[in-house]
Amino acid sequence: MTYLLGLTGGIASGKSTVSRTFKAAGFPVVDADVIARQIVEPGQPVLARIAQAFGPEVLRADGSLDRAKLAEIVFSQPGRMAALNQINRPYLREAISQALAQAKAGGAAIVVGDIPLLYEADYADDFDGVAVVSVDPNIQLSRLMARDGLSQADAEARIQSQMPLAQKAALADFVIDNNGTQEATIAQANALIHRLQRLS
Ligand SMILES: CC(C)(COP(=O)(O)OP(=O)(O)OC[C@H]1O[C@@H](n2cnc3c(N)ncnc32)[C@H](O)[C@@H]1O)[C@@H](O)C(=O)NCCC(=O)NCCS
Ligand SMILES: Nc1ncnc2c1ncn2[C@@H]1O[C@H](COP(=O)(O)OP(=O)(O)OP(=O)(O)O)[C@@H](O)[C@H]1O
Repeated sequence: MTYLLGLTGGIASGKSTVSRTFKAAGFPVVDADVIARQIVEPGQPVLARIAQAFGPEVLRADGSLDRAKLAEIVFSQPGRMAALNQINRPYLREAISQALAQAKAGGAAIVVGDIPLLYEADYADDFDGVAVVSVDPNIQLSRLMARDGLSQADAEARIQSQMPLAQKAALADFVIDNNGTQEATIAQANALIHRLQRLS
C-alpha cells in the first residue's frame, strides 16, 4: 500500500529541503508549483483566461506569462488574488490529482504531494496524512527576502496572503521544524520517512 503524504508549509518555510530528502530516498514527489507553471504555458487555456481577466500587461512580448508583473498585482490586492485563484484552482486540482494517481500507480511505498496551498485550497482529505514544514515568522521573513530579493513590505504581503503557518502546524499530522540547520531538517525528514514506511 502506498502512503500518500501531503507536504506543505508557508512560503519559504523550507519545503524544498524536505521534498529533496524524499526524492533522494527514492520516493516520487508531485510539485504543485511546477504544475502551476505548466498550466500557464503559452497555448494553455488558463493563460488565455488570465490575460482576459488581468489585461495584456501580464503577458511578455513573446506571449508568455510575466510572472513578476502578475505577482506584483495579486500579492498586493487580495481581491485580485481571489480572481486568480478562481481561474487556476479547478485546472490545478485536476492536474495535481492526475499526477498523484500516476505516481501512486508506480507502487512506491510513499508518494509525496508538495502543495504550498494544501490547506487554503482544501486538499487535506486527499492525503493519508499531512506534514507541515514550520519556521518562526522572523526567520521566514528574512529567508524569503533573501531568496527572492523582496523588500520587507512585499515579503510580508506574500506571507499574509497565506493561512498563518502556526495554524497549519496545528492542523498537521506531522510537523518538521526548520528553524535550525538544513542538516537538522533533513534528519527530521528521514525520521518521518522511517515512520511512514512502517505505516505503508
Ligand atoms: C502569482 C505567481 C504568478 C507568482 O509567481 P512566482 O514565480 O513569483 O512564484 P512561484 O509560482 O514560484 O510561487 C512561490 C510561492 O508563492 C506562494 N503562492 C503562489 N501562489 C499563491 C497563491 N495563489 N496564494 C498564496 N500564495 C501563493 C507559494 O508559497 C509558492 O510556493 C504564481 O505563484 C501563480 O501563478 N500563482 C497561482 C497558482 C497557484 O495557486 N500556485 C500555488 C500552487 S498550490
Ligand atoms: N534550515 C535552513 N537554514 C538556512 N537557510 C534555509 C534553511 N532552510 C531553507 N533555507 C533557505 O530559505 C529559503 C526558503 O527555503 P525553500 O526554498 O526550501 O522554501 P519553500 O518552502 O520550498 O519555499 P516556496 O514555497 O516559497 O517555494 C531558501 O533560500 C533556502 O535556501
